[in-house]
Amino acid sequence: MFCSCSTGYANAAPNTHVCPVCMGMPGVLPVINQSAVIYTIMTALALNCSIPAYSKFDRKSYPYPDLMKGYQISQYDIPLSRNGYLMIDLHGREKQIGITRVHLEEDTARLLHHDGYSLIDVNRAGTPLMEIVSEPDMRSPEEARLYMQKLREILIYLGVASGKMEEGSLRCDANVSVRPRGEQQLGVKTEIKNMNSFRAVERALEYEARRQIAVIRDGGKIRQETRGWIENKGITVLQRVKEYADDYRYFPEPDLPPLLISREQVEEIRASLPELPDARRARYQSEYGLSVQDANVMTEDKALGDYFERVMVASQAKDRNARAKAASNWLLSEVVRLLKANSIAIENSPLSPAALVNLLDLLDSERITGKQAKEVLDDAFASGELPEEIVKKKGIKPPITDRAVLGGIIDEVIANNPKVVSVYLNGKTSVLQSLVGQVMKQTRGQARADIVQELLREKLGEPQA
Ligand SMILES: Nc1ncnc2c1ncn2[C@@H]1O[C@H](COP(=O)(O)OP(=O)(O)OP(=O)(O)O)[C@@H](O)[C@H]1O
Repeated sequence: MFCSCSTGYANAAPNTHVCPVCMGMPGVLPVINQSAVIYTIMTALALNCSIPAYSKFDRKSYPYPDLMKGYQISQYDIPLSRNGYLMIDLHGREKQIGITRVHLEEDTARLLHHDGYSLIDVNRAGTPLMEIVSEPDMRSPEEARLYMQKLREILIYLGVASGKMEEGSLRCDANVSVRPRGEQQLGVKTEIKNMNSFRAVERALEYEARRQIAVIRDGGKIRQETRGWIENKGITVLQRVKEYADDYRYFPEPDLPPLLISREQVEEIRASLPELPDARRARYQSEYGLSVQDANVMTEDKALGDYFERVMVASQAKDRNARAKAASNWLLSEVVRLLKANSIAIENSPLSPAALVNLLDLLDSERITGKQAKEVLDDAFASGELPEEIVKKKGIKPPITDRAVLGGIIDEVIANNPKVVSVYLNGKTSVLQSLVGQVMKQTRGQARADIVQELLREKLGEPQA
């Protein structure tokens, strides 16, 4: 945040991404990271916050060993932004969650606790840390999880954070209180730390709310304190009794100038914001005719949505909506299956969007059947070749769709399987598949299964109910 140490320390040895500034050496001076400021303003704007023209950094003094200087440079009374909101989708109903502020500070070092001693890794210290504080508007652990998920989606769309809770690049301190039904005033809250997944946030809040209720029912009082979530036990334990702002002895950081953000700069940043998830979701419905559900799935993961978009841009198909539906079906089922099986992220998919377009074109023109398409897709995924080349190379013949030709084969199959036919006519219609299978065998898989089924039903007539 205030030096030029790289943030690429994920796999680095401890204390290798450090410099005199993040080590808190005497006499060094911090310099504000401009990109971090811009990223924070982007986030604040995406969260509908206002950006004051004047903002400043403050010193927060505290006694833990995870900051070399003995204080953290943070923002106290005049943060970079305030008064925003985001919307969550609560079972089909929109709910607004207020955002108090988005501010910037520096991250702390990591403490590694061992038996009787602790080690410090300073690599993380000094990394820009954007803190997003919400209003106490969430009314259930589920709402808190939905809020976190929505927030993460927005951060990833903005490209300002990788958002990985399991790696600590997205963290959550969750505050929770309980109160009797009907009571207007909020109860005393506790703060929970150490959750490393969305599910953990939800579980920790469920546990903590129950614990608070039990304490109060027993005639006890809730203390304002920080508690740690112990994942494998599913409980929260006391970490420390909460300090109040006074304890931090905040004062304006004398080594940094205030931040003066002009209105032009704010508007420039606003204009440069990428399309956000809600807007994309709405557009996928209006522009491509995707269902709400498909549009949701397709935009939840930005990279998946990007891929889908590239397929649509590369598609010449006349019926855009049918193409969008097919593209989303193939992506969500087959392509995602292959990516998962090979542990590949969609950004690195060996199957290019153009290759998927090619496959969908082959299907549209009835050059291959759905079943063949799956095999071709497997090949294309493995080799990176275009589906049409694979079809040529493997000598896959076009499917038989001619009803007269198929009818002849079906007549034969019916004549040769009187037992199956009578079972079918007696009402056990599932045996139809065995007849379809016979036709497929006769045609070496070339017959269009849907036409075969239709013709078989026609020829066999109504089974008994
Ligand atoms: N009574 C309450 N019940 C539940 N949540 C609360 C309550 N009061 C505040 N919160 C939420 O807790 C978070 C922290 O609030 P606030 O900044 O007021 O507390 P704090 O303990 O002073 O924080 P910090 O000391 O870390 O700056 C906010 O997201 C706020 O919405």
